[in-house]
Amino acid sequence: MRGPGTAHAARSLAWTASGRAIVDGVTFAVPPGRFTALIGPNGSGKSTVLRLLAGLRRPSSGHALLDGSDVTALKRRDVARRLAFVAQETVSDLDTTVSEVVMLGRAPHRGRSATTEEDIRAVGQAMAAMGVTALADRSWASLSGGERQRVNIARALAQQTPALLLDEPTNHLDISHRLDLMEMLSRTAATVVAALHELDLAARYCDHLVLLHAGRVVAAGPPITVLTPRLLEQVYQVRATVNQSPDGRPDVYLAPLPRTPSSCASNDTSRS
Ligand SMILES: Nc1ncnc2c1ncn2[C@@H]1O[C@H](COP(=O)(O)OP(=O)(O)OP(=O)(O)O)[C@@H](O)[C@H]1O
Repeated sequence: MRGPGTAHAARSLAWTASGRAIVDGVTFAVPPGRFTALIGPNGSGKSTVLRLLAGLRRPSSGHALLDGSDVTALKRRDVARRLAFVAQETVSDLDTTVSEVVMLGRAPHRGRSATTEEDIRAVGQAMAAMGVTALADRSWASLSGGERQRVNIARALAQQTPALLLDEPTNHLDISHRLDLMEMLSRTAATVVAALHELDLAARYCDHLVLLHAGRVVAAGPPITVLTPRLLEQVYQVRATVNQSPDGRPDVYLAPLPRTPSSCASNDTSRS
C-alpha cells in the first residue's frame, strides 16, 4: 500500500433520473491509497457514480461510503478536506487569474481567514506539479482546453486531500501531459478514482478497474482480470487482443468487430 488514502465504497448504489435507472445496484470497494479507474462506454454511468462517491449527488437508494460513513451525512467542509473533485466540464468565462483558481483549492482549509504561508506553499507546489507555474498571472478565460484541465487538477492538488476523484482528467491533454498525469496519479499516496476512456492508460497505470455497462458493474479487479477479450467485446463491441506483459499488466490491442453482411446492409444508406 502506498499511503494513508481514504477508503471509498459503493453499496447497492442507485440513482434514477426522469424515471430511468441511470445507476442500478452498484457495489464495489475502492482500495485506499491506490489508483482506481471507472471504465465503460459513453453513458454507462461513470460520471454519475463518481459524483455519488463525492457526495455531489444523493443516491435514490444505497450508500456511498467515505471511510465507512455515508458521504451525504458528512458536513460539506469535512468532505472537502478529505476529497477533491475534478469535474469533466469547466466554466469558460471566469474573470479570474490562474493562481486565484488554484487558491480556490485552499478554501476548505482557510474558510474566510487570510491567506497563510501554508496556502501559498500548497498553491505553488500544485502549480509546479501540473506545470502551470508560468501561467500564474494569466486570465482563466484566455487558457486553452488542456491548460484549463491542468489548472483544474492543480486546484484539486492544492486542496491536499487524501483522495482525488477525477472525471476524465486526461481530456484535452496532449500525449506527454497525459503520461505525466497518469504517472503522478499512480505514484501519489492519495486514493485516486478517475473516470477514464483510454483503456491502454488504465491497463498500464491503474491498480484496480471497475467496468460499468448500462449503470451496472460488469467486472471489478486488477486490470488483468477486467480487460479480457470477452468482457471488452461484450461491453464495447470491439475485438480485443490482450497479451500479458512481463510486469503482469495487460497489453490491449483493440479493433472494430468484423462487420456482418446484415450490419453492412443496415448501415448503408447510400442506396436508399
Ligand atoms: N440529470 C440527468 N437527467 C437525465 N439523464 C441523465 C442525467 N444525468 C445523466 N443522465 C444520463 O445518464 C447516463 C449516464 O450518464 P453519465 O454521465 O454518468 O455517463 P458516463 O459513463 O460518464 O458517460 P461519458 O463517457 O459519455 O461521459 C447517460 O445516458 C446520461 O444521458
